[in-house]
Amino acid sequence: SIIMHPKYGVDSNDPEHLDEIMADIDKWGIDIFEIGQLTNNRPMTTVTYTILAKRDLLRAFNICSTTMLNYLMTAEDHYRPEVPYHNGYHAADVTQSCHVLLSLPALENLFTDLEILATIFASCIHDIDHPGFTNNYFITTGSDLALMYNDESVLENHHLAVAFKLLQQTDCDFLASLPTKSRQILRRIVISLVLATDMNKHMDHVAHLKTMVEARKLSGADILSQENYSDRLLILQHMIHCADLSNPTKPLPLYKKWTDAIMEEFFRQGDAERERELDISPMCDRLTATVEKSQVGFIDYIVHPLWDTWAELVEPGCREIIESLEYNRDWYYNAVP
Ligand SMILES: COc1ccc(C2=NN(C3CCN(C(=O)CN4C(=O)CC(C)(C)CC4=O)CC3)C(=O)[C@@H]3CC=CC[C@H]23)cc1OC
Ligand SMILES: [Mg+2]
Ligand SMILES: [Zn+2]
Repeated sequence: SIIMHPKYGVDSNDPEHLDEIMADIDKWGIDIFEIGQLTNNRPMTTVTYTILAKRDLLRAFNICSTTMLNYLMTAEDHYRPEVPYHNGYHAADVTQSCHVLLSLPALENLFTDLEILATIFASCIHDIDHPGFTNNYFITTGSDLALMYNDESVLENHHLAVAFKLLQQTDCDFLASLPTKSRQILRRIVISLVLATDMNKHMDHVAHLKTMVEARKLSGADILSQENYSDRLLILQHMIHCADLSNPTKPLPLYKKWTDAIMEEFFRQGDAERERELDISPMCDRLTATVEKSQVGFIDYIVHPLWDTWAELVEPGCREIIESLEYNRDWYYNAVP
C-alpha cells in the first residue's frame, strides 16, 4: 500500500496558514516560532523534511519518506523542550538558515548532493539532547560528559554520538540505501560540521575565513569554484557556524525572541554556578546582567566580525543580512539603560 504523508511531513491544526508560512522556506527571516505553533511543536521535522523534499534529496538518495520522518521525529524528541534556547526550534532555525546560505549565488554548483544532504543533516542534529549548559560548565563541574570526552568539544561530541546512535532505532536508518562509501563520506562531513559549532573554534573560523577572502582577492580566479575538497569542507564548517550565530542578523522581532530564550538559559546556568559557588560565566548572572549590553558585546566581539568576513567571501549575497545585523546592533545599543 502507498503511504501518503502530509505535505510538510507533519499534521497541522491550520494547514492553510502553514502553507502560507512555508512558502517562505527559502527566505532569511521565516518565522520558525509560527511553524512550531502550527505543527504541535514539530518545527525541526517540518523544516528539515520540507527542505530535503524540495531539494529532491530524498529521491536522489532513494530515502524512504517514512523512514526519514521516523528519524526526524525521534531526533526532535531528543531535543529538550524544557531548555529555553537549545531545543528543536533552534535546530529548525539553523537548518533553515543553512538551507538559505547553501543557495547563495557565489556557492552555486559548488557542493555535491551528498555534501548538501550532510549539511542539512548536521544542522538539524547539531545540538541534539543539549542540556542547557555550556561546555565550560561541564568541564568545571567535572561532569561525566566531560570525563567521557576528555574536556574536548564535550557537547558537540555528545550531539554527534546521540544523532548517529538513533539511526539504529527501528525504521530510523534513512541512510540504509546509501552505498557504504557515501555513508562514510557523509559521516565524516557531519562529524566535522557539528564539531565546527564549538565556540572554542570561533577564532580559528574567522582567521581562516579571512585567509580565504585574501586568497580569493589575490588569485582573481573564483576560489569558490575550485574543486579542492578541503576548502569546500571548510566553507561548510564556516556556514554552519554562521547559521548557529545568525540570530542577530534576523528580523528584530525574531532576534528578540532568541535573545530572551538564550538569556533565560544563561541565567539558569548562572543560578547553578552561584549555588555551587563557582565563578558566574559572562552574561549569566541574572542579578547583574544587562541584556542589551550583552547583545551589543556579542555582536561587536563575535557576530559582526564573523558575518563581515563571510559576507566578503560570498559577496554580494549577504548585503541585506549585514544591513539587518547593523540595524539590530544599533537598536540594542540605543536600548541600553
Ligand atoms: C541571541 O543571542 C545569543 C545567541 C547565542 C549565543 C551563544 N553564545 N555562546 C558563547 C559565545 C561566546 N561567549 C561570550 O561571552 C563572548 N562574549 C560576548 O558575547 C560579549 C561579552 C560578554 C561582552 C564579551 C564576550 O566574551 C560565551 C557564550 C555559545 O557558546 C552558544 C552556543 C553556540 C553558539 C552561540 C551560542 C549568545 C547570544 O547572546 C549573548
Ligand atoms: Mg551547540
Ligand atoms: Zn546551535
